[in-house]
Amino acid sequence: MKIRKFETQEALNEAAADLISGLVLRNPAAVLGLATGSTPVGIYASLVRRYEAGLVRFKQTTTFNLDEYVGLPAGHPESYRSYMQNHLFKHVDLVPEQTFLPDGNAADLEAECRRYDELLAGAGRINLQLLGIGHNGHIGFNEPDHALLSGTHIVELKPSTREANARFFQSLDEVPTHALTMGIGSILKAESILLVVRGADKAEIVHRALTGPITTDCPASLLQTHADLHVYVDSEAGRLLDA
Ligand SMILES: O=P(O)(O)OC[C@H]1O[C@](O)(CO)[C@@H](O)[C@@H]1O
Repeated sequence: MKIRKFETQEALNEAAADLISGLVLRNPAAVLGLATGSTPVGIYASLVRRYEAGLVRFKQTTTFNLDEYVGLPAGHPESYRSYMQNHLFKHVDLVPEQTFLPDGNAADLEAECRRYDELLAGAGRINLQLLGIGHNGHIGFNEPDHALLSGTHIVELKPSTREANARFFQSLDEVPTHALTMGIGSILKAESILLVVRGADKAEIVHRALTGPITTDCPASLLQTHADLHVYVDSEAGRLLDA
């Protein structure tokens, strides 16, 4: 595990964008695993600037997102498809045929999970998986539980996760109760993982995830078993970590 601490959000964003664009420059047909939430916003903005400056192209790149809410109407501004469109896809040369998210509106959600796993298998290995972490240690929407699932599945979101994400909606009632998420097995299969963590409120959970016991009570703790884990933290989130 390689931990890097950054003094400014800008420095962190640029370093993370360096890692992603460096991979795409070396391997234009790379498969990227992407995340949503507040954490990656500045990283996507940096990738868009690089694209606009002609420094990187995504024409041959494939992307897979970690998760999607169940039941948000198509085009809802808080769906993760809309988030990805608005923060990255529409600004660069990534078209829908190259960008995959689970469909949270599929009539048969179980079948949709199987379809997503087949797409993932067909694409080969994710070369770089970008991850944030929830306050309870979730990655993707793999919530703490007595057991974790390997493949894509339906999850009931924890009340604390819905409360944390309510800031993006008009009210807590509007936050979906369920989501589809890539499983822990799919995440750990990625060749490299970049975990990004920002803010004092994440200092304890990232410390617990990376230095505490490996347990399904803290899904991110399984990242300790990954052979090529990069952890980028700001100084507040990294307060308890040695880097
Ligand atoms: O980056 P945030 O908004 O703190 O969210 C934490 C994590 O929870 C999720 O929103 C759930 O998928 C992730 O996308 C994110 O990495």
